[in-house]
Amino acid sequence: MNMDDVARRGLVLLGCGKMGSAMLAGWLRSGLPATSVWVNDPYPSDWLTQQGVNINAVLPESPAIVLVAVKPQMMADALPTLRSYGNGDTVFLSVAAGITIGTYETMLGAETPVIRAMPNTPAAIGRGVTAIVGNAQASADMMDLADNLLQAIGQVVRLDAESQMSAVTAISGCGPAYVFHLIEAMAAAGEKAGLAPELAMQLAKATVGGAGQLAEDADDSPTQLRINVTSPNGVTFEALKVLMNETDGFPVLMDRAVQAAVNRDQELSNG
Ligand SMILES: NC(=O)C1=CN([C@@H]2O[C@H](COP(=O)(O)OP(=O)(O)OC[C@H]3O[C@@H](n4cnc5c(N)ncnc54)[C@H](OP(=O)(O)O)[C@@H]3O)[C@@H](O)[C@H]2O)C=CC1
Ligand SMILES: O=C(O)[C@@H]1CCC=N1
Repeated sequence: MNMDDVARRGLVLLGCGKMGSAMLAGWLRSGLPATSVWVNDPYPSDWLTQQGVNINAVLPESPAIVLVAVKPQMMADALPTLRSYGNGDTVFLSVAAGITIGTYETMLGAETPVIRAMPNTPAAIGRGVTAIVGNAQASADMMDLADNLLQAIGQVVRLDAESQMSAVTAISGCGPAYVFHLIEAMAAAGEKAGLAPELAMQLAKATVGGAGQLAEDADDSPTQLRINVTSPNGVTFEALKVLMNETDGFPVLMDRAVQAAVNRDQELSNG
């Protein structure tokens, strides 16, 4: 199975909200013909209706891939509509947080190829990172195909075990929201320190964007990059005493946030 199969047999999206749209945008940009895409979504967005894809139309007989991108809470309503594709050679590629491979096998049939993926929203600009793990029915070819498709929206990593998915979700799936909140918090603090709101926001966005790019591109570790900014007894040094405080600093807070996300992911997994 390869990309030509996807173009020939079709790709079905079940749900096309924020995550589904980000992924579809990447695939259309990378050359997947819009006519090979079928979207099932009760309220298609304006963006979606302008893409030339098939929307809420009769679905193809045996699509290469079904992307499941509805909210976990909608799964029990949405998934049964595609039960006829179960136990076949259609690959179910799920991005739903907390919905286990076992749940898909129960709902669609134990022989269904299922690949669980956890992407993130920078996929919209081709800068996402997606972790994948498949069941025994997901052949090496199917995993390669999913890997290829997902590379259109950024980096792909393969997990050793599905049990890693909760932690992955809490770090890279949810992570963009933590970073956006950091931007909000920096801008608000900048305002409090006397800057105009637009200037504070511009500085915060450019700083987080630039630092993120530098962390990815530089040979130095993030630790060394932090040290490079921190002049001995200088200005950053004082700020980091607060942020790196062992009782209520960033690491403590991040640990608590990630644990809360992991717990919620596991609640979703347990229904
Ligand atoms: N947002 C993110 O950063 C990430 C999200 N995910 C996962 O992606 C999935 C989607 O999340 P997200 O895109 O944020 O959510 P959205 O609510 O933006 O998208 C879900 C879409 O599914 C539609 N929908 C609802 N019911 C049905 C149905 N019965 N059949 C078909 N479509 C339906 C919704 O329509 P309507 O709005 O009208 O209800 C909506 O357009 C979730 O499972 C989430 O865990 C994974 C990684 C990151
Ligand atoms: O908040 C959520 O449940 C989803 C999963 C990862 C990012 N958004």
